[in-house]
Amino acid sequence: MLINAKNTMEIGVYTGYSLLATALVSPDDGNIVFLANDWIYPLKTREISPSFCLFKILAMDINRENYELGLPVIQKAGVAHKIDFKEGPAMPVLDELVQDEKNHGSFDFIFVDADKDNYINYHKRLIELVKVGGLIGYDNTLWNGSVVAPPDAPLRKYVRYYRDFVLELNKALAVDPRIEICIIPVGDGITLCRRIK
Ligand SMILES: C[S@@+](CC[C@H](N)C(=O)[O-])C[C@H]1O[C@@H](n2cnc3c(N)ncnc32)[C@H](O)[C@@H]1O
Repeated sequence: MLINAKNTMEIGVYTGYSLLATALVSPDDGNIVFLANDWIYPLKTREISPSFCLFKILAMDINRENYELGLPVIQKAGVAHKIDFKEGPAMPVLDELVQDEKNHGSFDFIFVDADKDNYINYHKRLIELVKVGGLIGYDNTLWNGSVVAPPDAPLRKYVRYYRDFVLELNKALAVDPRIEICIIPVGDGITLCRRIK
């Protein structure tokens, strides 16, 4: 059986706003080709069942309650079947995925919008999991503009706390030869990384 699949991942779901956006644009059907007795049977996955979904979005958050708050909207949009929600910290899940070589280079798109002090650790794992040509998006890389503020600028406590982590990530991404990056200056800044090797 040959499968033409697209896999996506989101770290940090909250009530599911960005997850819904990803789910709305993710295909839920693909081509499955059965090879049997010298015959080829191409099949669209929607022909198996309308709710069958080959392309799951692996969505992780430490808090299920917030996800469930937004879930009725995701259901109303008709895309809940595309989501595989896992409650808990993302890191152990990533470690498990990385351990299995089959998962290497298997994700097309990954969006990270969670604990900023872990982004650099996520990147070490995600770069293995995303395919060459695939994208990783890191949210909040302008971090309230604080990444260009003078070191002694007055900043809110939590902005100051995470600033060094965001700066460390930005510097690491800028010199990582495995990716090409661009910063989209909308909202709090999203860095898109395309894996090139
Ligand atoms: C800014 S919110 C995500 C917003 C969401 N992407 C959206 O656009 O609506 C950050 C989320 O990251 C989650 N989070 C924090 N630490 C996490 C971790 N270690 N693993 C997974 N999720 C985490 C929080 O529970 C919170 O819901």
